[in-house]
Amino acid sequence: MSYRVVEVVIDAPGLFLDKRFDYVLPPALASSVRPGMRVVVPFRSAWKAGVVWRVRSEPEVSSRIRTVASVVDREPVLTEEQLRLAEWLCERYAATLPEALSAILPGAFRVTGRLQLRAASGVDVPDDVLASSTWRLVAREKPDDHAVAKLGAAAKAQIEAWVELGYLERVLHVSEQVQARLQSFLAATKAPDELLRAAAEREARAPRQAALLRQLALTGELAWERKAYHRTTVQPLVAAGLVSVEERPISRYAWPDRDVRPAPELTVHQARAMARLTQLIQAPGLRMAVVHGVTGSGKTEVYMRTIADVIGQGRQAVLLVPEIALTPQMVGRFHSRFGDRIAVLHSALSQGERRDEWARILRGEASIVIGARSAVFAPVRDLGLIIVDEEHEPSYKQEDAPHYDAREVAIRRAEAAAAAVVFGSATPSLWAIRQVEDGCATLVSLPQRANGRPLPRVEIVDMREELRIGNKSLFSERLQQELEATVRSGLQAILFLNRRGYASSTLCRACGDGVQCPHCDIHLTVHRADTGMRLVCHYCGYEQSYSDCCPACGERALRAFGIGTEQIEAAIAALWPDFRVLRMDVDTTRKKGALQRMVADFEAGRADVLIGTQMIAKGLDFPRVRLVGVVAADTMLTLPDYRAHERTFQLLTQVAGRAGRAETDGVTLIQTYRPEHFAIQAAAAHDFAAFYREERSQREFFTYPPFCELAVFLASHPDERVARGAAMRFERELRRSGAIVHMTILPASPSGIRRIDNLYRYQVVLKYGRWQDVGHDVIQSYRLVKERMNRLGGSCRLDVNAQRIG
Ligand SMILES: Nc1ncnc2c1ncn2[C@@H]1O[C@H](COP(=O)(O)OP(=O)(O)OP(=O)(O)O)[C@@H](O)[C@H]1O
Ligand SMILES: [Zn+2]
Ligand SMILES: [Zn+2]
Repeated sequence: MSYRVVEVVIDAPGLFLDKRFDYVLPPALASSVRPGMRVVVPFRSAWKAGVVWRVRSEPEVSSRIRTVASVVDREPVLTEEQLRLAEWLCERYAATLPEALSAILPGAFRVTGRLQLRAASGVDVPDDVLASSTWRLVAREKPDDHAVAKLGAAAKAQIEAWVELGYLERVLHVSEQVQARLQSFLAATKAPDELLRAAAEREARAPRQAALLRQLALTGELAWERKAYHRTTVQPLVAAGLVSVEERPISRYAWPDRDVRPAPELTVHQARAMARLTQLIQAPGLRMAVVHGVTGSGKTEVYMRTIADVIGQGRQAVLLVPEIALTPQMVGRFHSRFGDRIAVLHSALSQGERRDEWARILRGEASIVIGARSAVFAPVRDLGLIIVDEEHEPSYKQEDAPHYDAREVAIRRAEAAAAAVVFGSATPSLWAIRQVEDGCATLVSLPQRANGRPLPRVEIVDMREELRIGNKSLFSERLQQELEATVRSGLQAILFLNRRGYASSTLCRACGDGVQCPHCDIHLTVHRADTGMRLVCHYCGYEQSYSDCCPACGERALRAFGIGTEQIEAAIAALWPDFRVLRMDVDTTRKKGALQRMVADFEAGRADVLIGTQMIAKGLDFPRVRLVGVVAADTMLTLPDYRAHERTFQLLTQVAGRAGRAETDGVTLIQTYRPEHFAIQAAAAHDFAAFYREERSQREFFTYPPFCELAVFLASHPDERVARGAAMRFERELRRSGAIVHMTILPASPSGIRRIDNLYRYQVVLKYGRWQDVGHDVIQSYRLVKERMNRLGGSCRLDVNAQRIG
């Protein structure tokens, strides 16, 4: 006799359990368990959920091996390919297997196992046991070991004694975060003409049965909710062998209204792009393309047709878009073109909706997946194409572990499936253009807007001049004129500023100090609330009220500095009280659905001016916007980030691209104190090539990505010495390792913000050519330091292929 042994990845990312644990399957389950199924197993002194990684046969097992307690699934919830992908996430991003799996599988699939106490079955339990106050106390809520733990010593002993005696028993209770939603279906089991004959027979004596049969003769099946008639209507038909009843999983996701627009005739450039992409899709192996299409060039239409090609070949397609671009309008457009073959995955869905959509993809019911970053993990089985729209967006890189880059995951999956990958943007990242230069990707260009309109005219407004003429307001005279003219003519304006709040900091005019967060090394931001001005920490959430009295010197000389979106809102209300204004930033879009509502309101013309942060620069298509005003372009240029110029150019180009898209010509005004800066100049001239040339040479000269890769190690701990010590240890370990010849180490130093929420943060930045050359040693050093740090109550993270430092 042989044993079936499963290797299980325990669902406990926090514990840094990278190992897989062996369990033996009870004989009854031995043949039905496959990799990718969820199980519950005894682990240490508790019950843990996990995913079966591998199943193997063993002639002998150790007497210490424990037994799988429960198998949750009948079919795997993860495909073989996804398990391989998890393995790759570990190698590429220094993740642990539990972290990798939790990134791939939606949280709705999380399972918990709990021991419940109950009266033993098949035993005569004395009445006074169940009537006792002790048992009633335990049974009041969930009768489990947590409830027992809260009892006094005597009561605890009493419970254990009853368990000993066999009156009470412990059973494992397994529950899923969200369960599949099932729906009953009636299905015809006979041909339509036979159903119609049977209906005619029943017409007189059983009219409801007859009606049902006639309906089924037409449709073959129908969803069945009306339980009330079940016994008199459905059961006789089942008994007669005419109808069967099935329970099937369905999706809770409700489609937004369809947006029925006929597919437009392609422009010359779109047609040319299509031809290139069609070629690409038909070629064998991994293929990549970068679609560089100016704002409004109609990339979406090209994507739709490329997707249609791929599903026409019987394969599947995944389209990634930034979270915010996944508006109901956009989903509605795809839905009206492709119908129910679409599945949607993004964070605005409820847990249940996400679970159901995932399951539909797994069952092969959907052939097109549209979603945000994590949809790159969708369980499609025959992947033909992945499109990453707005490829330049930083949100494709996950900030938490595993720190994956969805663009790289896309390439990885496409490689495994011999599929095509398309990266689209009006402002391709340096990374994407580098792929083209290296010959890995084909460049496809859409140089003109699809509707034949020109790109908006962009003017740079020198704010130093405004100061000179005595204009101290947030708006230059030009911007005031254009704003006034735009709104008065019934058109819309967007005002962009990449900073939320009222003011970014405070400064005392007497002593030069400002107000810091007591828990973080950062200035507090000024916010306007109903109760007056407040000072808020954007990093830990600390808040206090604002007064102009300086906490350092006591003078009433504290002033707010650095404008934020709330200040723009206030300035407009003061200048033009009748303008209808929407403000879109993190603060106004926290509530579920708020963002979608705002986009819909603005699109429907229920506001004249939209004020927003970078959120508004992501692929939104508002036909009535004439004016875009960038209130302060400099805020982005001065960020301590090697990509500050790139982000500035991208945001300016993208936000300018919201103007003049359909019903009107567009104007964009960029207010700045640095009008000569190349990123601003290039954005104003719509000159991607000029920007790219300059930025590329700077990156190459200083050796920054894409001319190297960065990894950032970060240690944090309440005690500064421990945080610094961990970073220094990591650095030393690496300097001793073989990998040192392949990389440059920037020495351990405080991170950009030295302390957040009372945790000190120290970092080590690594620069290297290829992760393959250094990854092994880096991961080893990282584990060593991290394990020690976990014991000391701190934490470590390693961001491989980091997009930001500090
Ligand atoms: N062939 C066409 N003829 C006319 N209009 C078109 C055509 N193709 C697309 N459009 C329209 O052009 C507008 C812009 O298209 P789309 O939103 O796809 O642009 P985009 O390239 O994604 O731009 P951005 O990068 O700014 O998001 C849309 O309103 C779309 O309906
Ligand atoms: Zn002061
Ligand atoms: Zn803080």
